[in-house]
Amino acid sequence: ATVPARRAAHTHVCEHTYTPRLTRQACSMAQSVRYLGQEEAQRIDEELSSEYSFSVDQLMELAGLSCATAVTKAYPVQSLLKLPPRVLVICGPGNNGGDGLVCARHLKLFGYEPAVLYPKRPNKQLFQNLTTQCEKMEISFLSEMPETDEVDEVYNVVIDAIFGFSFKGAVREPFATILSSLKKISVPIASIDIPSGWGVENGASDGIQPDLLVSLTAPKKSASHFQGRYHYLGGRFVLPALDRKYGLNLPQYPGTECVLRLN
Ligand SMILES: NC(=O)C1=CN([C@@H]2O[C@H](COP(=O)(O)OP(=O)(O)OC[C@H]3O[C@@H](n4cnc5c(N)ncnc54)[C@H](OP(=O)(O)O)[C@@H]3O)[C@@H](O)[C@H]2O)[C@@H](O)CC1
Ligand SMILES: [K+]
Repeated sequence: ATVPARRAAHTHVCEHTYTPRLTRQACSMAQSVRYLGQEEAQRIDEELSSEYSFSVDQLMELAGLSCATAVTKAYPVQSLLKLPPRVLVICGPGNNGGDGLVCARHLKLFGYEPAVLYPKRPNKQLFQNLTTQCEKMEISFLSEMPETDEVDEVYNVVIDAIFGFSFKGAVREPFATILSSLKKISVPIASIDIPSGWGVENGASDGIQPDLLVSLTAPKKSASHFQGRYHYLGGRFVLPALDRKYGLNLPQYPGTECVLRLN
């Protein structure tokens, strides 16, 4: 029996069971990308600084720009129903939080109205500079996590920049309370690098469920549990030698794009 044309288009079996919506082309691209373990992700990050002489500021700027760009693709400012086009950016105490500050600044430049919650600020010049830049961009900083109802009423997207690939163990305050309120909101969550609170490799079945995930450098193993609508790869700064050494098999970013959609 002949297979009807419409069914034939779907006969390609995607081995990525966690990305069922992949087209044939996107699937073959995503299949080739290697998902990283926690230590490996940290080693690559360390090597980018030690071996290849990148500063954290440089990498963070590109990472944060990728995240803001992915947000514009998933939630174009013109499509937002709640005006002004507010987004809530929640920043944690490490470099993931720094990516969030950079992302907030670019979102402002792209026409969004970000508000930042940054409850635990490291005493380092880099983070102070990023905070000052946001303040000078007239981005407001919140003194506490808004109530769940307020988040749903006022904000279009929540950017989760709380924890990245160095997260370990049980979540400590104030982030435990923040993450439990993120589980109750209905506004889409956009997670930077790892959905916060998820194990970097194993995820968390009872954790937050982001709608958008931006994997930086390469996806981490927990990304195989991601069930949201948009998975982007960002952080277009990996040198070919590093790609080869770690067998990352990164796909080709299209043209001058700083993100690439994986699902
Ligand atoms: N090459 C790349 O890909 C690049 C990656 N970049 C980005 O960097 C991210 C990794 O950044 P990172 O290493 O600074 O650690 P990150 O995950 O932000 O958190 C560490 C902080 O969280 C805390 N903390 C940990 N566990 C906790 C818990 N259970 N409960 C509470 N707190 C906990 C921990 O606190 P401490 O244990 O020190 O008390 C520390 O302060 C990466 O994911 C990507 O987004 C780009 O910027 C540049 C290029
Ligand atoms: K995160």
